[in-house]
Amino acid sequence: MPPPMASQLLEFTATLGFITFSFLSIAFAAIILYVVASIISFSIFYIKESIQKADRPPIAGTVFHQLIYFNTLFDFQTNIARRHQTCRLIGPSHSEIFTADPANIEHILKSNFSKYSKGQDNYLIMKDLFGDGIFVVDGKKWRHQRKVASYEFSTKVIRDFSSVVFQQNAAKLVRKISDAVNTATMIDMQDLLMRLTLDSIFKVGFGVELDTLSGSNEFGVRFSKAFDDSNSIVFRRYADIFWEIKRLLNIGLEAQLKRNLKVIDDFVYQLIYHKREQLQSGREAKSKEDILSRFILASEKDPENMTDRYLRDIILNFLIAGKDTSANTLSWFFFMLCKHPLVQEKIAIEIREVTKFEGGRTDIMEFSACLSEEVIDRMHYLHAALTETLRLYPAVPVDVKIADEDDVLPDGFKIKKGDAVNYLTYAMGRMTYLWGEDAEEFRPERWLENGVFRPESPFKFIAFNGGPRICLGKQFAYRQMKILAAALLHFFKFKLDDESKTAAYRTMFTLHMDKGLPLLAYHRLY
Ligand code: HEM
Repeated sequence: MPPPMASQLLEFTATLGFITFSFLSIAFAAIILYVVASIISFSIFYIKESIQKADRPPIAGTVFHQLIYFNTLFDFQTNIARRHQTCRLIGPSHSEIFTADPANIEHILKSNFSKYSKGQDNYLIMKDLFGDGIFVVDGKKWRHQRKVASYEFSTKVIRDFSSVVFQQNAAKLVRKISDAVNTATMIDMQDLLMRLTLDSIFKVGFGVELDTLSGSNEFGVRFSKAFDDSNSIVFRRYADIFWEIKRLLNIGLEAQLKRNLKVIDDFVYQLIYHKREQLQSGREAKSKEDILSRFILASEKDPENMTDRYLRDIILNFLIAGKDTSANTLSWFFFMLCKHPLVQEKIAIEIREVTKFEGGRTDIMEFSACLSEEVIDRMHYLHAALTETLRLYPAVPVDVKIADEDDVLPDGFKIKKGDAVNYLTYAMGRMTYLWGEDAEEFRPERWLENGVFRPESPFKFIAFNGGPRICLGKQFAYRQMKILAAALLHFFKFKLDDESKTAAYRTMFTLHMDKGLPLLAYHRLY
């Protein structure tokens, strides 16, 4: 017979084992039940919807196809768009409409703005990471954030301040790449650009010098990785109908997301705390110019609604807006320049002509300081090459709105309340019915008329969205991308480390290059 202590331990272990076993059995039974219920409801919906009505968009598959083709999702959507300009995938409870028709897009984003929203499902998927930030919310919360942020982006102070930050960061990157050239080392351009745009948005948006480019800020690098991974996991939820169960059970990617969110929250709350302290002590008079300071000041007048959690959400939304979009676009831009060396040369010539900076002069600070707003505005070919990159590799490859009421699209198809209407930005750039026979070719000249950049309708070239929710940072983004590109292409020529590298992406909210962008840089010899 075991001694009393041992027997208590045995009893405790047995009880614990029993509780764990019961919990797992219940969880397992719940999953089975959920799967069976989903299959039954989906079958009923499928049969109902398959009885094709002429006024509903044609069925191109089921929502499960998106999970099957997840790794090449945007190409799957491109193939669908080639067959039907508007169509739908059907799911257990509602249809996912897909459209590549500019008239339909103008209808949902502008003319009938009030009938469409981001929707509750979208909110549930995004809220763990993006909370109540501008990308996720509608109505009053959206209007408030849009108003404060629009004011910010329109001020001359921000324009001038951001130009200086971009010039300084461009000089830092040139020095870093110069070191790599001198030691004949390969660079991962995407990684460098992600760090640099993170540093820029932290400085301009939050008045903080993060310096992840040098790699010396361990917390900044850890935060950045946690943010990128979370972005990817949250996007996956759109294609995984079981994500809520996985979240409840805290398993797989959902468990990873929870760990990442802790890293992100700790970092951001500290940032808010320090910023508040600086503002209260009056140590940072200048920081009142950054976006976070303006929101913190506003929160003092409305502490009940504008809690630290709300400020945290605002920060993370501006981060995804400002960091990944510009870094990804620049990565694809350099990738395209390596594939099209003639375009690379043409841009270098334009930079030299516009800046009138002699080839032999090597002062990096002097060069980047001459990249004023007025100077970069005259770089039409560079502007066209960046825009052409966005046409083929849009930073936000697909976007969606939910119908809040029944509607009819301009092409005559009926939309039911609750339908998700996806507009296929990545696919649209490849459609011959929109861009002509050479739609899939990278040709910056298509944007120029007598050497001057000529914009397209925002509903055909939808990379920056359109209507009342058009991107707030468009000018900001072009300013940063043009300053960085001009500085890099003035000093270096770039080649792919592996000439056979193909244009593979990682499926997430933003069009991230898969496996980075390993490049070799060479000093430009004039
Ligand atoms: C190449 C760079 C960029 C591209 C392609 C881009 C594209 C977009 C797109 C497609 C949207 C609509 C997203 C949605 O439906 O929710 C959007 C919204 C937005 N963008 Fe950008 N963006 C870029 C850079 C930036 C930058 C640098 C900032 C700020 C620093 C910014 C700030 C915003 C904000 C605040 C919104 C939300 C607007 C609203 O919902 O009212 N963007 N952007």
